[in-house]
Amino acid sequence: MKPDPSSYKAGFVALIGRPNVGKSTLMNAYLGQKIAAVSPKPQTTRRRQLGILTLENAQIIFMDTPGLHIPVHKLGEYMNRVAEETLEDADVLVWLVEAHRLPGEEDRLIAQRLQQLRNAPPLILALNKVDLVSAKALPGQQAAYAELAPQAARTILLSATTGQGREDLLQAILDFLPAHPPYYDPDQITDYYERDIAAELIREAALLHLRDEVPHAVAVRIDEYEERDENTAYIHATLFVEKESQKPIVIGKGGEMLKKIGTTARMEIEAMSGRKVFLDLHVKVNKNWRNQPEALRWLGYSLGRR
Ligand SMILES: Nc1nc2c(ncn2[C@@H]2O[C@H](COP(=O)(O)OP(=O)(O)OP(=O)(O)O)[C@@H](O)[C@H]2O)c(=O)[nH]1
Repeated sequence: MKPDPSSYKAGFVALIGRPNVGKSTLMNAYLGQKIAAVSPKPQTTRRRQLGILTLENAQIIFMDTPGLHIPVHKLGEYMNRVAEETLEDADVLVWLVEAHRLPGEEDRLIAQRLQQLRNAPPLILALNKVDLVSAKALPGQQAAYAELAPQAARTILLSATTGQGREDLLQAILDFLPAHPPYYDPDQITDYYERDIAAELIREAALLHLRDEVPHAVAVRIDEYEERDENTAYIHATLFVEKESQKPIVIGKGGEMLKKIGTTARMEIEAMSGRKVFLDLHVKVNKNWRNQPEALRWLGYSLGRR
């Protein structure tokens, strides 16, 4: 199926909205597989991630952003900045809101920012989670959000989980997408590299085994990711905790906990990469890493442009 270059459309679509509205769920649904972290807890998405959907005559590049929200600490501020940068880069903006809730302070903040954009891309307002609203309540909710986004070119009723409205939203995006040749190879679905995914898998394994003992205070840095040959990779990674008292918990008695985390992570990384993996994990304390700009930078939360 060769695309027709004269009618091909391609562009960047920013999925914006406050944390937990369903941005990652929507992107994963369009791509048909899980590339973005989804969880019932807000702020699962920490970094900007591209999801590339290649159709016969169009390529839609979704930019999943950390939810715009009111900063609580430096990591929060970083997330706000990434989200703003994404707005300026986009060809189309899709603002996801929760249809079953009335607009809150964070929604008003987003509305304000959208109105401040100089060259605002076309805006689509998507009322997600309509499966949670009664038919009677819906018009009132819709009117409340429409008032916040008078500039919206289109409004879509959506449920990222049941699929209602997903086709309509896709069509609305295609209507606003500029004529452009594809940016990425049709086989590529994300811009995340193996080492980024490996870091996420190690963090996920740590959260799984530690449960609530050291909640979200774990960050992972890949110090070395060496592909010794086509079938083997050697990975050296450091797990950072915020307090001295958390270090023995992560290491465990006689190193047992760290071994468990390592085994789970290694199996996941092997499944993801199709390689045999040697994983070497270390634990270090970096007090209050969430509040230190330089720590955020070397942990990979830097503001790189695409
Ligand atoms: N009922 C219902 N639940 C949904 C829908 N879309 C998403 N969810 C749920 O809402 C929760 C948050 O979804 P995410 O996709 O992680 O939200 P997000 O906007 O990416 O969140 P952040 O990463 O924190 O910015 C998950 O438990 C989803 O299963 C929907 O249409 N209906």
